[in-house]
Amino acid sequence: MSAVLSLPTWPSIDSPAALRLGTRGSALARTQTRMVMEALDAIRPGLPMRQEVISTAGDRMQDRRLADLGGKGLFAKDIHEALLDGHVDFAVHSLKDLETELPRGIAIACVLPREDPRDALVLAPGCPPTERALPFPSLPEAGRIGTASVRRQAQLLHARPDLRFGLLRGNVRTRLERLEGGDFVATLLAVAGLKRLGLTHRIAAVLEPEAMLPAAGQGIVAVTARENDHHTRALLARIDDPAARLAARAERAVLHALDGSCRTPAGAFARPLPGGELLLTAMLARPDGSFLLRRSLRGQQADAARMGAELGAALRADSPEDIL
Ligand SMILES: NCc1[nH]cc(CCC(=O)O)c1CC(=O)O
Repeated sequence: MSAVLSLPTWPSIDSPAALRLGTRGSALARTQTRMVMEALDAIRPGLPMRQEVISTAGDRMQDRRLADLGGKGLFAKDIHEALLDGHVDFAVHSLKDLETELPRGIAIACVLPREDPRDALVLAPGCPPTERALPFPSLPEAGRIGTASVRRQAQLLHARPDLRFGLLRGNVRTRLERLEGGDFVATLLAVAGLKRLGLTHRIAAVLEPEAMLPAAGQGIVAVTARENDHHTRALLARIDDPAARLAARAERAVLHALDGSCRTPAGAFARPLPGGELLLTAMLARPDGSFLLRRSLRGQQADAARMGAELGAALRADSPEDIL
């Protein structure tokens, strides 16, 4: 009989035993959080979890260029604090929005399998459709592109110096709505976000990394936890995707070596190859596109971090001083 009494009771949804997940409130963040919950539920069916929506400084200030405000930290800072305070047990991020140097005590506990890492061209209604293979040449002469990303701006301008740019930021849906307003002929958005939100019908062309190198970590969802919370980290390790982690390690090492800010147009993209190899490509540019340096490095997957550091250092060394 005593064995019956010692059986664990199912914690209710409000039970303190429920794992608390921190997330931003945007539709994309919540979808990505649901993906993490589903992955955990698949390995631990019935595991009690509760979402805690955290409002971040980045979400509260939608009107100014992200780069002018202090960059990536803006979205993550409040979430890191909620973790360190013990308010949540782990938190879900888009890896590309996560600074390369995390605060002391915070670790990336796992990453989900990578979604399509490429950028997509989204046209304003009424803008003539592009040739699928040649999205840049077919953008209208001197057309105004809406973006907040200096990486996308620099690469477009490098190919098409006639284009003009205006600030278009906010959540994915907000940006698509503002595109209807007639201020812009097109914008660029990550395919991953559009897919997760069920908005792929808005894609006019998917841009190959040869034409538009993605941001480091683009398409990868990352989960952070307290570094010393071994229990939570062991659980999350079970849903870690090794291929995405490898790409994340190499791409983030490039960014770290560049030590650039959000104002620095830089990209990095790692492709695992058969036979344990990795092809890493990185790009550093001037925001106006007048300078753009692209390099690739092929090596062993086991050297991912070292390759990233080396490639970042090479780009730095071979770029004019005003770039960084
Ligand atoms: N900076 C916003 C952001 N952060 C992550 C994504 C897309 C999803 C991803 O890359 O995993 C987006 C939107 C976009 O750039 O189009």
